[in-house]
Amino acid sequence: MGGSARRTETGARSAKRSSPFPFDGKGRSPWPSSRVPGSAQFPKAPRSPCPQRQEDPVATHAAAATADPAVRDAMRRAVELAARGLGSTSPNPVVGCVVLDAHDRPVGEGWHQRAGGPHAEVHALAEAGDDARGGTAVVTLEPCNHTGRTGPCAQALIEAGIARVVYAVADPTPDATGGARALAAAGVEVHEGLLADEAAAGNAAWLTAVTRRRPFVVWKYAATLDGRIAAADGSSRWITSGEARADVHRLRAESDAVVVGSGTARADDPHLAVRGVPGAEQPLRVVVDTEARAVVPGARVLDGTGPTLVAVAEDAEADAGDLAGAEVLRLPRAADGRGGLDIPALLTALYGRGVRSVLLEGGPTLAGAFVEARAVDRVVGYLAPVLLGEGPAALGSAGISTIVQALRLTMTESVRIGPDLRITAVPADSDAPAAPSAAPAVPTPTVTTATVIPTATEES
Ligand SMILES: NC(=O)C1=CN([C@@H]2O[C@H](COP(=O)(O)OP(=O)(O)OC[C@H]3O[C@@H](n4cnc5c(N)ncnc54)[C@H](OP(=O)(O)O)[C@@H]3O)[C@@H](O)[C@H]2O)C=CC1
Ligand SMILES: Nc1c(N[C@@H]2O[C@H](COP(=O)(O)O)[C@@H](O)[C@H]2O)[nH]c(=O)[nH]c1=O
Repeated sequence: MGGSARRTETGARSAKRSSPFPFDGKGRSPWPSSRVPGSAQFPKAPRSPCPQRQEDPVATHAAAATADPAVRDAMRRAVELAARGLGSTSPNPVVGCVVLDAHDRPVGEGWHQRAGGPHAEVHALAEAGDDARGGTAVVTLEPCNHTGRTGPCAQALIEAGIARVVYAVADPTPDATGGARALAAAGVEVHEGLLADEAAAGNAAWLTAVTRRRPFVVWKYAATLDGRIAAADGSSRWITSGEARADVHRLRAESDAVVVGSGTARADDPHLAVRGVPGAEQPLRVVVDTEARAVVPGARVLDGTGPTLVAVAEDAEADAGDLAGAEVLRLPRAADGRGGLDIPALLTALYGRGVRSVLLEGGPTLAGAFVEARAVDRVVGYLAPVLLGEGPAALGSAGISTIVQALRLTMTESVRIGPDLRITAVPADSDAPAAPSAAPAVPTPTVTTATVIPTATEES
């Protein structure tokens, strides 16, 4: 989050490691360049021969820098580095930086590892030392111009003697923006937009969150081939394979919070923590339990493995003793008459706590409410070659009663995970940047047989 988000917001969690690659494997970003703040279609007074535009010293097209293969390679590397921070930097963005010396040789690299810690540029400059003088800093996000928990990166770059800064995506946060202009005012050559789609895809959750003032929501479910997420008796352990479930733990590790409803809490007594991902920081475990009756003493979410929050109605009789080990969040009831808590209020409250990405793990009733509230940014469905014939469908009532109201999605990926299939899709009318795919470029040790199956989109 540039400077403000990068530096001033509170409630951040500390480091988590994530997959080494942030994209959907196709180098595409559903945040098209036209929607990347500061991209060619969102110009900030691009440099041109037009006299009235020449007051802006920042080149928005990055043409000269793009032509330099060393700079391009450095940006690719910076995007990879940024992804290492996924899940550990909120409420800040993920940022990667590579410093090239005056001869375009890489001499330093770094990434933002945790909120409150040094920014990517600072890590990279420290590694580069004096070799940074006269060199180029290649950064995935506009260097910040703001003093928060750390100093402004623009100033650090100037003091290090950097001659050129190439960044991919402009910082959309009001407090942090202005780094590019500060650099240019100090005589540094500045270019914006190199590999902007890739960098925006890697930062999709944060960019969406700061734009919408609510966390980016990924709804994940595990279903049979006939679309059921539990048997008729409510049992659901397990539908998908160990490989697919291990993949879910990586999704959890990349998320700031994991959310379930009271029905799931009652049926499954879920743990909701990250298991089997070395170095992962635990996400906030959230149970949406209107009447404060589903989370009972001894519940696995109260085991202290990670923080837990139980969202209850403002007038619920929550027993602090029963919920020892969890924080209780009081929220208004939903006003639409369907019962439960107000979903936008829940998301706003989570955002206020620094949560920028939510993994919604069900069940179908709560997922339906999120879909109805238009609060699902990405769907990750794990389909197992299993049939049940009876049992609840993956999605409950979402306020859709006729086919013309169907929520159409665009599939961005399908991947074989062990014996199962993982399908990722985003709302077709979404203007959000694509979240980075759950697919690692290099399969993690826990995903033993991931095979990318080309979608129709890929073939076309
Ligand atoms: N295979 C899979 O991927 C998964 C399967 N499951 C299975 O699903 C089943 C449970 O499903 P379900 O009962 O739907 O569970 P949910 O987790 O969706 O919980 C539903 C409950 O959440 C509470 N809630 C709070 N706010 C809202 C709101 N705004 N809108 C809707 N509900 C709200 C309501 O109860 P109240 O208001 O009283 O709090 C509601 O009854 C189990 O069998 C479980 O095993 C669950 C998750 C994933
Ligand atoms: N049954 C089912 C899933 N169920 C989900 O996993 C939760 C249990 O998490 P934990 O207690 O941490 O292991 C459960 O409450 C529900 O949200 N997930 C899957 O990937 N595959 C499956 O077959």
